[in-house]
Amino acid sequence: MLLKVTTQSKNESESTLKLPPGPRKVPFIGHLHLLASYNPPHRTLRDLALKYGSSLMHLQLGEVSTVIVSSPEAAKQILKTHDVIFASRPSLLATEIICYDNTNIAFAPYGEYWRELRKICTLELLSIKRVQSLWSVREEEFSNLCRWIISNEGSSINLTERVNLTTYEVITRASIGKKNEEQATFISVLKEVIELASGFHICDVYPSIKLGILFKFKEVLPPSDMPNGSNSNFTWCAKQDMFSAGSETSATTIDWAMSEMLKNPQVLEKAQEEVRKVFKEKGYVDEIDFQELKDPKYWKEAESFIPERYLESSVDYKGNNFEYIPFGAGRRICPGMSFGLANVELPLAMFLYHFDWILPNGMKPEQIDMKESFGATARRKYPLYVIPVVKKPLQVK
Ligand code: HEM
Repeated sequence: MLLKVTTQSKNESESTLKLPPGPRKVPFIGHLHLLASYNPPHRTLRDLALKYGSSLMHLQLGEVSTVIVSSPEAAKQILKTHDVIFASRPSLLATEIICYDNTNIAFAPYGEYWRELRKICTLELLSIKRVQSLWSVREEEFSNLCRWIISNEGSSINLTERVNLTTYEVITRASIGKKNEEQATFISVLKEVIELASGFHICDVYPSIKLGILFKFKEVLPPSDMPNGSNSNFTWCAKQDMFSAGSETSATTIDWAMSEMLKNPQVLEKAQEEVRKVFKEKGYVDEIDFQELKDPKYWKEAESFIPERYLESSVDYKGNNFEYIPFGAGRRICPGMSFGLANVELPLAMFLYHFDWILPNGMKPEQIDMKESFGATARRKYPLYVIPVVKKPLQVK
């Protein structure tokens, strides 16, 4: 977790603050050079934290003084005990521009406006009741995806791309009630926006230099969606909140879960066995029997995919156990948790139930490239290609 350090008053300079330990600084750039590697920033930060401050570490990123929080105890202090103080996210130039001065839920400063917006969104779109009522949309879209996969049986398919498109369809139908004609353009814009909103752009570490990124955004956003364009901020911002926070996160989770299982065939086999056992009588996957699945939800060893270890674990993912916070915690915790899980569980169960998967070009499981891309979400750097083999055909219910 990254925190931007700000001084309380004009007279209080950073040098008077007692800052956590950190590596030696270089004039002007501070510690920026340490992040200049091929690794995505979260990996470099983890390595630095292990060396310099496994709980709290200070880094000077250009002009921005930053504290890296790495232990569950410190995360609890910040996300629970003192969460009011930390309930606003740092303002990034990217989000100032694309979210019309941070007027969307994800980047609005903590306060009355954010509270109201979040309340409306939670009640109207993201309540458990509403999420359950959207089961038919999920079922239709993910069945269509399975049909497409079946029609490509035996060929190498880009699963990453297809999962992305389908998740986007589900979120679009859930939030605006119909499909979006400009889907491909929107997804490619979103991809760039997520990259630019990573918080590590030159303009975020040198806030005094703003010009370059403005040009970049003009290239990425449609003219009508630039500030002062013809669209109001309830178009782009509302879309942006739901689509970027909703589709990208769910699609990325499905993508990594499939990648990890393909890389660990014994885990894939176990998961397939379980799903096929639970849905054997029915002959198809639906959400009604999900409680029968023990699929573990917890990760203790961040670098190893050994899900069965967590069957007996009492750690949950809902922001109460600070060693595992996939949806964040505290006041800014993800309001789309139930929706996100529903969008992940159904396709994964369908993939496991209906198909066996072969890697293309004789690739071995251990050769699957697991590199992450740079951006606000850690997507796969390269798409996942797989060859589907139909094990249980889709049934007409
Ligand atoms: C597997 C899927 C998902 C994951 C892993 C995920 C993860 C997260 C995380 C880590 C945060 C930041 C929380 C914090 O700051 O403590 C967040 C915030 C948010 N998420 Fe999700 N999310 C998912 C799905 C969704 C969905 C489906 C939606 C809505 C359609 C959504 C909407 C949001 C919004 C609006 C915020 C900002 C909340 C705020 O700042 O008040 N998310 N999400």
